[in-house]
Amino acid sequence: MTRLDTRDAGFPPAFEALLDSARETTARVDAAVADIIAGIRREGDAALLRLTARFDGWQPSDAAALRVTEAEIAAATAGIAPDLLAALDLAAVRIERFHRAQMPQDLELPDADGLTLGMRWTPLDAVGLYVPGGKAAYPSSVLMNALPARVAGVGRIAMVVPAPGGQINPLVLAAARRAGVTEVYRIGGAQAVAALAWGTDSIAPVDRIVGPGNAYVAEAKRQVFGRVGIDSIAGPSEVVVLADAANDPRHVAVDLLAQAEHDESAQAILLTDDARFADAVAAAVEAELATLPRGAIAGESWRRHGAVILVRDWEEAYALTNRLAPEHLQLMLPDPRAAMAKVRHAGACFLGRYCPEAIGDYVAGPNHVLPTGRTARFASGLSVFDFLKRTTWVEATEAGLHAVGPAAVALAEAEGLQAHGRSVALRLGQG
Ligand SMILES: NC(=O)c1ccc[n+]([C@@H]2O[C@H](COP(=O)([O-])OP(=O)(O)OC[C@H]3O[C@@H](n4cnc5c(N)ncnc54)[C@H](O)[C@@H]3O)[C@@H](O)[C@H]2O)c1
Ligand SMILES: N[C@H](CO)Cc1c[nH]c[nH+]1
Ligand SMILES: [Zn+2]
Repeated sequence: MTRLDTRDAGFPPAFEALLDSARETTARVDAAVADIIAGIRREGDAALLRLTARFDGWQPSDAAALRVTEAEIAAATAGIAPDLLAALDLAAVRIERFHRAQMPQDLELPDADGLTLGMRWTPLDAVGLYVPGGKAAYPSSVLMNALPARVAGVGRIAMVVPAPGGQINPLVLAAARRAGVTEVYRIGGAQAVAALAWGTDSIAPVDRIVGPGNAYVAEAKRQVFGRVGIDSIAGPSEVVVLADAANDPRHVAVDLLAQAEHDESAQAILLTDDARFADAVAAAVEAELATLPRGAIAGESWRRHGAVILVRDWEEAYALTNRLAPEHLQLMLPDPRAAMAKVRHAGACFLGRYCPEAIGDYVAGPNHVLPTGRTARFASGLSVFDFLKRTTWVEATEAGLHAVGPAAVALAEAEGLQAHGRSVALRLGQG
């Protein structure tokens, strides 16, 4: 863990180093991913079977075995404890409600010149959801990916999830069913992204691919972009916590570790104005690490990428937070709304002492697929907007064309585009 104090002369370069530290890079996998994508384009299902055997450790009998059947999904769901299914349902209801409230209205704007202008939102026809499954299973990510697509009105929702050793977590399948996923394939990595983008004999191509994943998945999304749309590329998790000494150090410690336990490349940072509180949190992190089943992963993340920054005042903390542009921001301060007003760059904010980020991962309602790696400066979390597109429209009456047409003719002539000008002028009775 890096310990910094903004009063120290060495703080500015040390903070710059923290900003620049590459926690996970896709550069080292780009050639391998290009090979995998080329293999899928060339050989389709045959490459998918071969790569699944190589990277996920099981040999599908044929391409049909890649698709999870309705009966398998029903059997998996039937085996889940009712209270776990109830928890899944509570999460789904809340996520669905929040995303429904995001749905935008069409626009229709008649103007004084006699034109009517509009904008219409329509859902995508087919989307692919990548649900990670290499090192851990994420039923919550199934809900977060699929429910916005369903709310947006997408017709075909194809989900891919790797099945290490041929196994898929039953709760992942139950979540897919609850969220209205229409097809599930037990494939993962770059080969799954390529199959969704280019299609194979057994998997029809989609229009857009969304969802988080490891470096191979991120690089594959980057390489298929253009052929299909993609959401922003979500990398290793991160959290920044702003906390004063009135907090329980243990609460802050586990909030930091909740991100750190995702993977060794995750990043957790505390900003506080109290040196003794900083010490207490650092000690609590060590104590908690010793008790966590994923302590080795979380400890590696904390040692390599974690930081505790002592600030002179909260204004300084807000400015540093804007530079960090974190995926998650916890504001454990007396007036968290006032603090939030000072922070412009964060994927999602969690306000108050009773709002740990883990609530947002599972049950709050807003999406947990969020911009990482400082991309919250220009990107936003997954939402219904990722599954909708806009079409603008214009309706003109004869009087409307007479009002605005001459200006169009003048501009067309200035650009030397005679057919453009004539298509307007003829309707104005000129020429
Ligand atoms: N931002 C979010 O909302 C969110 C949610 C859940 C998980 N995550 C992140 O997603 C990531 C999931 O990673 P994961 O690895 O557990 O699962 P994953 O599904 O992303 O990756 C597993 C796949 O990687 C491929 N792969 C592994 N080694 C390979 C190699 N040497 N060559 C080619 N392909 C290889 C395999 O095809 C395998 O199926 C983690 O970083 C996690 O923190 C993010
Ligand atoms: N914190 C992760 C996204 O940044 C999402 C997640 C899923 N399950 C638990 N957490
Ligand atoms: Zn999480």
